[in-house]
Amino acid sequence: MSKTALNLSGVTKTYNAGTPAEIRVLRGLNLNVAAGEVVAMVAPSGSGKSTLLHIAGLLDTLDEGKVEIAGTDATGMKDKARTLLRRSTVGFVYQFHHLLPEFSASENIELPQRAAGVSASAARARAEELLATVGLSSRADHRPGELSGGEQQRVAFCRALANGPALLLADEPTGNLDPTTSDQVFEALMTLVRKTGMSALIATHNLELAARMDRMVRLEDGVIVEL
Ligand SMILES: Nc1ncnc2c1ncn2[C@@H]1O[C@H](COP(=O)(O)OP(=O)(O)OP(=O)(O)O)[C@@H](O)[C@H]1O
Repeated sequence: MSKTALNLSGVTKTYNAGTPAEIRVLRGLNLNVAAGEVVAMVAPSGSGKSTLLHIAGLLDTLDEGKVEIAGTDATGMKDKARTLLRRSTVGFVYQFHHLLPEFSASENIELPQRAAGVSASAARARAEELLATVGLSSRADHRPGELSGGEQQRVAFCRALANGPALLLADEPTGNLDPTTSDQVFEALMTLVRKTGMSALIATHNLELAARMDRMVRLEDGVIVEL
């Protein structure tokens, strides 16, 4: 594995560039996430957290600077190449689980693997292994609507990690949960991340959870400040 999971350097992003209403969200931002490192990002609302996660996850383009994922420079890539790189290297987790309601927990984890060419039996085995890691073996055949909010979110983590991405990007992954559930779900996420040895950039408002990660940074005035 490459030594750097994510490298952003000199990244700028401006919305409505050139107009009187232009918003300079990212202003020469630098951020490095090493292989196996879990970085917490605290960011005031409106500071550009989603913009940064979208650029890091190759869902959005930058104006200037460089984005490198798992050792591959994605800066000038065409759409198709960026999509392929994203699918093979990045997993996303959001505040809401976005599971498919008509499929079981296991099927939700199997589907991205099937799309990546994994056999049905191998995909099921991997789903079972991931569900066991987060304590949900007995819920494999339940649909999302039959699971609690915390359980749904744990399934969403398993889905994000199903294809073994080098980098997990999470946007307030426990933001929708009560404090006790949030704590349990965060522990489940950390167990998964540590077990797979992947890197993660996790945006959170929860300073207690942030303090339990390897490193904490703040997004402020369009740049990253180390805490
Ligand atoms: N497509 C867009 N066009 C114009 N302005 C945008 C666009 N997307 C975001 N912005 C602006 O850029 C700034 C940063 O937005 P962003 O969504 O990245 O913030 P955020 O930190 O994720 O906020 P929150 O935590 O409230 O979701 C905001 O002022 C927002 O209004």
